[in-house]
Amino acid sequence: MKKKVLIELKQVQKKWDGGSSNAGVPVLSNINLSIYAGEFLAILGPSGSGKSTLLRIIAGLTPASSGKITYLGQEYQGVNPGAAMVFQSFALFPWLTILENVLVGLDSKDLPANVKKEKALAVIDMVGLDGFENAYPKELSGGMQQRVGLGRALVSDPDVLLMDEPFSALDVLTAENLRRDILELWRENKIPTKSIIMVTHGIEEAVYMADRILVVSGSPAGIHTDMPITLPHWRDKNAPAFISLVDTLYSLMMKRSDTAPRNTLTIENKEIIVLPRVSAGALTGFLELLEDLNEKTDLYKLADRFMMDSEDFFPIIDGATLLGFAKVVDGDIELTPEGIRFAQASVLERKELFRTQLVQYVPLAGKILAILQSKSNKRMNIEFFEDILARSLPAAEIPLLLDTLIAWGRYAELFAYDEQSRQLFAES
Ligand SMILES: Nc1ncnc2c1ncn2[C@@H]1O[C@H](COP(=O)(O)OP(=O)(O)OP(=O)(O)O)[C@@H](O)[C@H]1O
Repeated sequence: MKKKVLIELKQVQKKWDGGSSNAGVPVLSNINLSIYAGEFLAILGPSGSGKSTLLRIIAGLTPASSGKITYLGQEYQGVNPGAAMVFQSFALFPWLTILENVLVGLDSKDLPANVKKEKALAVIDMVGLDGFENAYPKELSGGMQQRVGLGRALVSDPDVLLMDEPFSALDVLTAENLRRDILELWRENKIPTKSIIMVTHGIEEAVYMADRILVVSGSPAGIHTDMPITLPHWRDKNAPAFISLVDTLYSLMMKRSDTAPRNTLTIENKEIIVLPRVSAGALTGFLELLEDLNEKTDLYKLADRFMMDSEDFFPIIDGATLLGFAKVVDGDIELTPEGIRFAQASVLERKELFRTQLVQYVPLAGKILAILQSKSNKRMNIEFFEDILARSLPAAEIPLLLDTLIAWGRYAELFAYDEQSRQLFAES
């Protein structure tokens, strides 16, 4: 039987308009996507890749710059009439009661007030908040507040429920509880919602809940992976098939830079590297840990062991692989000979090794050093480097790149930054 298409995106592209620091830079391009009735879709991707933007475009909260988006075959202007959204930050009105907050979800519906109230009370009951109708958001825990957010979205009986990292502001147990409850409402048809789309950082969360996973990555971002998840519910997180899927997704996300030049940018026809935001200290600790484990290690288990989500984890792995201290093969990470030497070295030897790798693998570090050393006082205003970088990096990226580069350069004793004079200076 042919699946019913609820929402369709064709050749969707997004560039931010003037005013923002990344104006004109394409965030999303060439997005072609059909969302079918009956599916729970999860969208994964690195931080800043455009997952939330994609969700907001589907919701009609952010306009696409070009391309076509339809709901049940009809293009829509403004808010998608068939969708409702749950936000990471709950986004409740503090001055309204729980009942009034949920009623906001019916603002655009032309229904008598008593019908609206009946619907809102039924939804409040369904999301487990019976008895809290007259409370205010600040009187509720985070988990309960997110239930209000869910109620406000569900009260309009949307065909498509959109959730933007709905659990990430909650503690582990509360999040797990809410995940199960939402899955139960969905699996057991307790809500008329025909499809759910969830943006998440959690690979395990996506595999636990979704029927289909998209990985969004690249610059501009596109859909890099579109993977069905056919494991029957309820899923056992310890089952080999579950672990293997999580593992595969970890590998795919680690390989994302092979297909998308996420770590490099071109300035005056030369490639420069965009550095992951990770400190030398975190890298050192990570390399020591890998050395301790003394074998190839499954990335998924490593993240699990430290109860880190991919968001915290990938920059460290990116840093370690970028500097040639570790390599990732088929979802396993292992130290390179340089990584082993680094982990076993003394503090001073480590600095030297770090210096060698930094100059070899981050040419920009070598160039900065050469420029500084060419000056008799070995100093240069930071604006000089900011101006060069501004030729191809969005303004918002420049301080992030320089922050990491300076922190790494300082650790390697190559160069440092004097905040007072706003100058970079060579250490030797
Ligand atoms: N309103 C806006 N104006 C200008 N730039 C924006 C706006 N919203 C987001 N961006 C930028 O667009 C890019 C994608 O952001 P988005 O929030 O969609 O990514 P994400 O994958 O959801 O990130 P995260 O996982 O960190 O939430 C980022 O560079 C972000 O800074």
